Amino acid sequence: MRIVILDSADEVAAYGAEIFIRCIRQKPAAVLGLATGSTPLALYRRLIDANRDAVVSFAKVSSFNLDEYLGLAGDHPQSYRHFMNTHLFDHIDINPDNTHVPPGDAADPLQACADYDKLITKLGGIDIQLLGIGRNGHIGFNEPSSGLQSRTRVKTLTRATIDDNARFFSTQEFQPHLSITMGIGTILEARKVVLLATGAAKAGAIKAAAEGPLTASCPASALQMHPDALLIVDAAAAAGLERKAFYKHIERENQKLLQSLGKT
Ligand SMILES: N[C@@H]1[C@@H](O)[C@H](O)[C@@H](COP(=O)(O)O)O[C@@H]1O
Repeated sequence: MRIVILDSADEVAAYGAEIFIRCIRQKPAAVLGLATGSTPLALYRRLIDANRDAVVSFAKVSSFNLDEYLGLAGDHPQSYRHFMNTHLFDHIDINPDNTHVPPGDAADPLQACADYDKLITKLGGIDIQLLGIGRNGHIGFNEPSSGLQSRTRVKTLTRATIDDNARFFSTQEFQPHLSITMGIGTILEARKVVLLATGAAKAGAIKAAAEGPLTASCPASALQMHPDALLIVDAAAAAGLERKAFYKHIERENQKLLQSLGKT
């Protein structure tokens, strides 16, 4: 697991966006795993700018989102499909038919979960998976106690998540209590995983994910088993890490090696 510690959230977004741009330029038909929440927004804005400036094209790219609320159709303003259209897909040259979000309005959600994993496999697997992280170490909607080899499935939202979301729904309106989420096993099959975290609220989760034990109590700790996992964090989210100086030393040595090989 590589850990890159940067000074600000803006630098985290820039570093992460550059990794995605490089991946797509190397493989124009790349299969991206995408995330929602507030953390990815600045990265998505940079991808939109790069597409506008013809630095990168999404014309052959496919994407799979981590999760969706069960019971919300894609046109519901609180659905993750609506979130992705609003904050990324409507502003880049990706073919909407190549963007996949778990179907929150599936007639048979259990079959839809199995079909989602099959489609990922059919498209050759995910080349690079973007993740955020919840304060309790969740990734996607894999809450603590999630199986570390789980597949895409229906999961129950925590009371904290339901309460956090309540402000987006009127009292008479249906509010989701369940989600469809890529499983941790599904996430670990991505060839590269890039997790972004910023702000002091994520410091405990980042410490547990990077320096804690491999445990279902911190789903993000499963990334310790991944062959190519990268955590990009700002100073506030890194505040709990004990080996910060060593992680920074590793990155300096990595850069020297890449420069010596002419690969920067
Ligand atoms: N299902 C999403 C996760 O995919 C996201 O990583 C998390 C953190 O969101 P934020 O980046 O806003 O802190 O929120 C939700 O639980």
